[in-house]
Amino acid sequence: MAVALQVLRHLARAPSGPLLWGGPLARLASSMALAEQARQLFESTVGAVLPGPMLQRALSLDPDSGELKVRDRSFQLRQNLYLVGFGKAVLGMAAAAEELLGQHLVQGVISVPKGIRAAMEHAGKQEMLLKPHSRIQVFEGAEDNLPDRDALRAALAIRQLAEGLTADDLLLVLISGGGSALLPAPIPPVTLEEKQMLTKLLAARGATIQELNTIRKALSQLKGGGLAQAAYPAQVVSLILSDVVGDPVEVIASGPTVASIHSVQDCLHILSRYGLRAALPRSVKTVLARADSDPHGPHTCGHVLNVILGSNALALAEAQKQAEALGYRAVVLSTAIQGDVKSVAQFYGLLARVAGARLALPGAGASVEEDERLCELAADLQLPDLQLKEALEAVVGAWGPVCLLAGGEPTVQLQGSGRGGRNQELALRVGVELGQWPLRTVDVLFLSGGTDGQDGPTEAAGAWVRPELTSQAAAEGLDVATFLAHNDSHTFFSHFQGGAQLLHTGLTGTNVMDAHFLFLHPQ
Ligand SMILES: Nc1ncnc2c1ncn2[C@@H]1O[C@H](COP(=O)(O)OP(=O)(O)OP(=O)(O)O)[C@@H](O)[C@H]1O
Ligand SMILES: O=C(O)[C@H](O)CO
Repeated sequence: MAVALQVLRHLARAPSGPLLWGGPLARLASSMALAEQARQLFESTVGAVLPGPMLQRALSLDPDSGELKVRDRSFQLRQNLYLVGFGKAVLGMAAAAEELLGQHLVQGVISVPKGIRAAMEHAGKQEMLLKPHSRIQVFEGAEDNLPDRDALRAALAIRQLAEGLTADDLLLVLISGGGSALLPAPIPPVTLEEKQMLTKLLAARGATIQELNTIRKALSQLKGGGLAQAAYPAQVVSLILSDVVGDPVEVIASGPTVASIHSVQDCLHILSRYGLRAALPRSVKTVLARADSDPHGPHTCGHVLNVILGSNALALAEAQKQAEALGYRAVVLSTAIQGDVKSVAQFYGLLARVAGARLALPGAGASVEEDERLCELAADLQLPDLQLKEALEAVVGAWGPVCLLAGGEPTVQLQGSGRGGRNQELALRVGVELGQWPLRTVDVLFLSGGTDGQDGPTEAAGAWVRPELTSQAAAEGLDVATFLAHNDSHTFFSHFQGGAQLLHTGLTGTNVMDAHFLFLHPQ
């Protein structure tokens, strides 16, 4: 961080150069409304990680020999191909797999979110739908991303299919975010309701996805390598769309084809950290007590190939290209944004201030205290891949509009009972921050959206804000602080400006966490 601070000071003293901004692309960029550009960029981001193209990139089939290539591995197909899948993006992944491998497919079962087929049909997304007489059976469940009876039925059908396979068979496993809730198979005597309650409590208390899924794995028959074990001795190829920072295969959808390395002690630490250890149901204690002597051992996963098909980084790389095509100097700040939504919002607020001041006055910039505070905020967030120095250098060298791109998944600690999601809450908080540092000569817009198109249990994907948010809201009789105190960001944005700042995409059929864009446009 000391290095970044030095660079910040150096940049602040840098002499101003010639004004390069003004080419035809740049003029095009300035003529399009900032909000419309933000919306378009979000669409491009999502478009880069749609299931069909990603699957087609990873798989190739020789129609004559029946040889299936998955990256650099080959598998012989001879009426021995089975498919299972679970996750928010799995319907489209299965449709793409069926298109490519249909005639070889013997049978399949997938578990996908409730209502997704109707939503895709309604949106006219035929490429996301299975064929009329598909060999893949579809279960819809896990309303509001919580495991339920329908998801349990799906999980049991998936287990049954896997258990029936032989050494001659190949099982294709399609995995994407949301897969944990769509594949609940609690180890008896733990009940679905107990698992649901524990998951809900951990999530509401701000447990990270790593922590949450460590507990899920310990209590599940299929997670933490359990599915791979059930399919043994068949060969298993998992095609994974990552919705977790760093793309850890053991965490995404709780790693059903990756052996779990966690001990009971790890679980107990997590449960203690969130004040849940004392009140654990007896059944959970029983299963945890048994777990150390009966792990899904690493020996069970030698027959598995785990392949990451797509990720947040891939999506942001496309967004960067598109932003540059619109005339922006674009930098990917980080694809690992995590941490409490309040800290993340403070970081973006001050980043806009520091970067905006440099853009407005390349030779002057923000104060040393602001530079120092920004570095402190960045350090507190502990983002392993943060490109702060590069981003601020790019701002000074841009002499024109800048777009800073980031992705990840901040955490919201729910205190109120309002309606919202982490993207809308982040946008609202950033809006408040931006209002504290108005920059008269730079237009600023911040957008946060969930790439799955559904932010928390709301119909919006996210929202965008500008520095005028707090004052405009007050003029409409809306007190931002009150909405934030109740985690009621969706209600706020539904009223504010008649809902114009909500980002609506509908379910996108993919899921690679959230995207954050900070636009700084000199006037
Ligand atoms: N009222 C609210 N305000 C802010 N955030 C909320 C609110 N209600 C739920 N959330 C947050 O929404 C998130 C759940 O949203 P969602 O169902 O989109 O899951 P997700 O984390 O995106 O799942 P996945 O990783 O599977 O995509 C949780 O992080 C939760 O804290
Ligand atoms: O399903 C899950 O566990 C989360 O979406 C992370 O992959």
